[in-house]
Amino acid sequence: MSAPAASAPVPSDAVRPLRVALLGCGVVGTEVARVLLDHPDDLAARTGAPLELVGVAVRDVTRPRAGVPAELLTDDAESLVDRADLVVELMGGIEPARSLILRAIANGAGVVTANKALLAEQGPLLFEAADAAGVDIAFEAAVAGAIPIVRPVRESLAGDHVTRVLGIVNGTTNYVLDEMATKGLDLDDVVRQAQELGYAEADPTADVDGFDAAAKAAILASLAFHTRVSLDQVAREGIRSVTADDVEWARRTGHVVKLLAIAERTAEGVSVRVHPALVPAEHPLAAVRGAFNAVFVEAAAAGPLMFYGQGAGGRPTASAVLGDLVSVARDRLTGGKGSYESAYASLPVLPADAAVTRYQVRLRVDDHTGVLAQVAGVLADHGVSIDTVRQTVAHPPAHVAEAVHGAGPETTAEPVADLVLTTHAAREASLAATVAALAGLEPVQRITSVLRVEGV
Ligand SMILES: NC(=O)C1=CN([C@@H]2O[C@H](COP(=O)(O)OP(=O)(O)OC[C@H]3O[C@@H](n4cnc5c(N)ncnc54)[C@H](O)[C@@H]3O)[C@@H](O)[C@H]2O)C=CC1
Ligand SMILES: N[C@@H](CC=O)C(=O)O
Ligand code: NA
Repeated sequence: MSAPAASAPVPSDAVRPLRVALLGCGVVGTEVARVLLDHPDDLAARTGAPLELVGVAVRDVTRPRAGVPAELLTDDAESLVDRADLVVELMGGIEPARSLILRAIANGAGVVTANKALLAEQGPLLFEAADAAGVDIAFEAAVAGAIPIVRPVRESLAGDHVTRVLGIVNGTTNYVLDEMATKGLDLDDVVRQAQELGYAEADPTADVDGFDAAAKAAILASLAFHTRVSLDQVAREGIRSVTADDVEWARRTGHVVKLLAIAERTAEGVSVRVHPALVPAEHPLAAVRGAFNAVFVEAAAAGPLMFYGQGAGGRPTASAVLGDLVSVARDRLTGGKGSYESAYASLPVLPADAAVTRYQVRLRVDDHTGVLAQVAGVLADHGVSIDTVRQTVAHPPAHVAEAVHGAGPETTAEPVADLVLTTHAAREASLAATVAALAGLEPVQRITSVLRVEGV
């Protein structure tokens, strides 16, 4: 006969509830409040003490919040923090989030935050304060929403040697690129949809221009490589320059455009970058649709690991926040503390142009003898090796010929061609110099697009 299953003791009435302060009641905060109020018994059983929501800091207490009793709302966040055992920061932004978290830590309260912008800018300050006070600061929701990725990198892989982290870590831009590719929609229209769906940041330029993904890349790189990496050390390009034409050409050449975050350990240090890239259509990242995220981690002993799930949205993100809350609350009950900051390796963070990658360059050129050889010569001069070349003859329409040559519409236009070059891996600096030199060639009419190719 098997032994009865063991379970955590259900807290008795004698156990004092842990007082939870919620700072911010927007997309994520509303969902966190809802679970705290609707499922107190499950949370108490899993924690070992009731989690009592004692207040919710908002800007406007007169505005009703669905499912949150008005008497819990306050615009005095500091007083709320001062009466809490656990503080959940879901306001976003740098101030007053930073001061309130430091205040909570100084009071000895455990902290949960989803604020990647703050962590990527001021993480060390917060971690030092939390470590000195012996309290937790947990932030699973700050990277890739619901996906457990912070804890696996920080704890499960603490005994391994991580070499690379690569993934899609911004739901908004993935949703936007997906809608552009599948429905031919315009970037601005889809960004508005992403805001309505609760994926976008309060200011969605943080998503579109890659700041949000860069903040997450900085956090992951810091954890993976035991080295402090801040937002300003991440090479960053957003998706604003990606055109419908790029998306269509990606399809024609067997790729999908994705905004990627890449953190690599090289012989010289750590390289961290965020940029749009062409991913082969058969690569698993190409199948990541909508606001989903996926992160690949490569470690010496574990080998490749893949994490996939919902990267944005109120409910999925609340799942990660509540997981952290239960864990921080357990530590609070036992008087323990989870992970301390680990930045002992202190590896150099490399400049953007040290990264090694492949490019796809599209050029509009005059279509006459010797042009291809000239183009190939420029690449060879810069030590960049060509992988593939594709040429499509593209005669301009008559009205273009007319405008260019001042001749009648019956005039035969000079033939032009579109060249699509894919390079082998080379340093960013060499590739940038190559593109500049190509632009200066006489038969090159324009550089239509330059995109990196990843996942090959
Ligand atoms: N929405 C998402 O999918 C995800 C969001 N996050 C992060 O979670 C945090 C919250 O995000 P959302 O809920 O989407 O933002 P939101 O903009 O919907 O909610 C933030 C709320 O905080 C309130 N707030 C801001 N400053 C305040 C202040 N000084 N006093 C009182 N209230 C204040 C705002 O009025 C707003 O209601 C951010 O740090 C964000 O980056 C993380 C992962 C996913
Ligand atoms: N705006 C972010 C929200 C989650 O972090 C995103 O789109 O991924
Ligand atoms: Na996460």
